[in-house]
Amino acid sequence: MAAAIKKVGVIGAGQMGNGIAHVAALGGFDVILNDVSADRLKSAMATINGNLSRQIAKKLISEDARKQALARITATEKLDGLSDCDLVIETAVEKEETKRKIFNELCAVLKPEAIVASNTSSISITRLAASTDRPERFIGIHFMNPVPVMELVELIRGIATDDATFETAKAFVTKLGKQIAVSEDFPAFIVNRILLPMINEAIYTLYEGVGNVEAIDMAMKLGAHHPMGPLELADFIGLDTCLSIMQVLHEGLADSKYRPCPLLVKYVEAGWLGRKTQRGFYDYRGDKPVPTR
Ligand SMILES: CC(=O)CC(=O)SCCNC(=O)CCNC(=O)[C@H](O)C(C)(C)COP(=O)(O)OP(=O)(O)OC[C@H]1O[C@@H](n2cnc3c(N)ncnc32)[C@H](O)[C@@H]1OP(=O)(O)O
Ligand SMILES: NC(=O)C1=CN([C@@H]2O[C@H](COP(=O)(O)OP(=O)(O)OC[C@H]3O[C@@H](n4cnc5c(N)ncnc54)[C@H](OP(=O)(O)O)[C@@H]3O)[C@@H](O)[C@H]2O)C=CC1
Repeated sequence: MAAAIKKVGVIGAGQMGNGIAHVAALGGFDVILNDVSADRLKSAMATINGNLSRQIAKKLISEDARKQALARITATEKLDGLSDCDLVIETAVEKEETKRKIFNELCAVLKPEAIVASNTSSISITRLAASTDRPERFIGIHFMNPVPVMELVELIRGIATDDATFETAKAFVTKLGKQIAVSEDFPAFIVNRILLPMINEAIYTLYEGVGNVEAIDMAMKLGAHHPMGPLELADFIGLDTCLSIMQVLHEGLADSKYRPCPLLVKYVEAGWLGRKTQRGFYDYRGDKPVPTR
């Protein structure tokens, strides 16, 4: 039996956090958006407002819907601001130790019946759940980027996730107007198990000099009708997130075919994380993206 969700917490106001807050608020839920950085919360609210404007421009929503959605979002740096939430979705950086630390602090302030979810791209839901006081009420709710545009959400049950939690998550995601793919709890689930090795292979294609950035992205956009080239998409996702996902696949499946390309490692070590740092396979500091290789 699904429980009623009224108030949703979102932890991490990065590109996914702002998107999840956006769609939950538009879906009629009260949203508490949390981040460690006040600046990040401020820019997240501006991004949400901007993306709501895109949807107004495309006549997908009304001005009134935008006003009501923004009024439903409260930004807070304090985790105890989430204490009254019925569901909290963690969407901080793709590092297991960071997520575990967040859950540890979060569960201490949450009401016992609240559900905790992670938007993780790849990490074991069963393992993350075991680090909380509520493995039965823990689930993976994996949105796709950009959240307001992408139709799919993956639902991933940990070994202990109970039926009520699964039904509640399903009802929540359906209310947001998303389509659901149910994945078993194995490394990187379905989308990223297939997509990230493709992106990693594109980086190997660049690393081995088979083609340059422009040729590789054009080849896949015009040759395979991808909406974005794989290197452009890697920059969009974030190269740190791409590397974390490949590391989870490599360690979790113990198969060398998932070893991250050394060039991806180098870019992340250089802090060239893609769009979010204005530089990755493309340089975004000018008026149009320029390939960096
Ligand atoms: C990593 C994981 O764990 C899982 C994942 O998410 S894997 C990644 C899944 N996502 C994809 O594969 C995205 C592939 N790309 C696309 O589908 C399209 O390029 C797109 C939907 C992103 C944009 O399509 P488009 O027709 O060009 O949209 P358009 O309205 O013209 O706007 C393009 C721009 O707006 C962005 N955009 C469009 N609508 C947006 C929205 N509502 N919110 C945020 N960004 C939006 C696009 O990213 C692009 O950004 P810039 O303005 O900075 O260049
Ligand atoms: N990028 C993508 O395409 C997708 C990503 N995901 C997953 O979503 C999650 C977030 O990814 P994404 O939004 O791209 O990452 P970002 O780097 O854009 O955002 C992460 C946010 O989390 C914040 N943060 C870090 N530590 C904490 C903490 N302890 N408490 C609260 N906030 C914290 C960061 O703040 P600061 O920067 O100040 O450290 C940052 O604002 C990851 O698990 C990722 O795998 C899922 C689907 C798609």
